[in-house]
Amino acid sequence: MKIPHFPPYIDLNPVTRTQGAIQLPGSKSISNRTLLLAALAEGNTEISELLASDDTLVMLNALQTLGVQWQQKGISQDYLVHGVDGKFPIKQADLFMGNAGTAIRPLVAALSVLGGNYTLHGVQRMHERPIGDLVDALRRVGSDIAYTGLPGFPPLHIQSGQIRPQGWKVAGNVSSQFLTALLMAAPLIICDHDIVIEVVGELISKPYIEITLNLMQRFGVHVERDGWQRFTIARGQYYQSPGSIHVEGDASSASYFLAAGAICGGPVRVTGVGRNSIQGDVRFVEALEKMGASITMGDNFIEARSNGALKAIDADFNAIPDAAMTIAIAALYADGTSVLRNIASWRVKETDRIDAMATELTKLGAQVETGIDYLAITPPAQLKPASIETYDDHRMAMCFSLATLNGALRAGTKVRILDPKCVAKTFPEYFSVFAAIKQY
Ligand SMILES: O=C(O)C1=C[C@@H](OP(=O)(O)O)[C@@H](O)[C@H](O)C1
Ligand SMILES: C=C(OP(=O)(O)O)C(=O)O
Repeated sequence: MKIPHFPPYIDLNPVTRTQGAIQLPGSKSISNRTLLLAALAEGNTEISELLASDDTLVMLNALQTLGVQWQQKGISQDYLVHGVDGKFPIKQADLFMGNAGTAIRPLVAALSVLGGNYTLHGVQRMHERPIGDLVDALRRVGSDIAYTGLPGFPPLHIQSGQIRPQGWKVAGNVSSQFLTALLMAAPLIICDHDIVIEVVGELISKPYIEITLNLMQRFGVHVERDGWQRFTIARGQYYQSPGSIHVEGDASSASYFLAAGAICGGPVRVTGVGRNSIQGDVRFVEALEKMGASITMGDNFIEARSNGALKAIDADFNAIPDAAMTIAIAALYADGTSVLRNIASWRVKETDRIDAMATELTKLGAQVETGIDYLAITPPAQLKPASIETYDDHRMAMCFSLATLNGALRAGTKVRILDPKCVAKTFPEYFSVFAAIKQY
């Protein structure tokens, strides 16, 4: 995988119009789930258009360390994964998880169920991102997991335990990835019982659970869902390769381009994702429509264009926490105060995104109010040029590249994006792809 060379900062000039079409990179959420399910399945799986990024590299490397064989086809993003039929060949390993939530959470659950002697660790921020609810859930059913750093956070050490099929329950109010992890691990238990997973309290980021259930189904495991509170995996099911599987374009990555079309003329079209997507983040376009943009959707594309100034929005963004960050930037172009509600999970992602967003929007001249789970943004009449810190958060870098549009920034000034290499987490080519839709 080729990761581009990044300078220490990128200066972006004011853009008068956005227009064009771009091909999206593969979905991170689908790529990492598919890799893990393909690895655990019986049979070989051809995966086409896998995302090339830091997060998928973390998963590919971990699977290799665990003894899973996979091959990349030439320099394409097509891979062949040789399934290990529910048992990783390597029983003792040290695994580097970077800052990939979609890698560490499902792997911790799968390795706990399968047993062995494993250490999982990541970058500093990964060691600050909570995992306690998942560890509690796994310990409750017999897993032997120890924190080797701070209780509640990676790094972790997993040893063989005797996992019981009864009593599976997990809190879902900090991250939906804990439930995803249990769901994906449950069919790995060899036993003569159905497994019922109860969600304790509220579940956030629900559409990501739909991605999990959809992909498990494609690998032969059906989950019976009772609302968002109870999930049943009937006995006797195991992962089987579907033969081949195609990764849709990333709907969260699409949000930057669609917002650019909605703010600054357009039309901007993204291909690779469309009306039949299994990703909840395609519903980002509903927020753009509420703000006054026009959206067209086909089976494999989405297009956005503007209809003049955007309207301010006040909405609950719990279902689309990642794409919601793009709305915080679109709010700079709105006709009043926008409020993003129910986004407390932002505080435990790549950085504290509520504080980071508030600090950087303020540099541009916006008036920002924050609470434990909300952000209110009032745009200035004219954006101020600024150097934007990105906090090693890919979405901060990608979002703030949009603060250059539609004459909101005076000609001759610029927005500087510091440390742009963080985009490699999910979209290494972001800045060159973004350049293709800009007119000066
Ligand atoms: O399951 C997934 O693929 C994801 C779930 C979401 O996390 P939370 O459930 O922690 O909100 C999202 O923010 C993350 O980027 C990807
Ligand atoms: C929260 C994110 O990542 P992760 O999968 O590491 O949770 C994200 O991509 O915005």
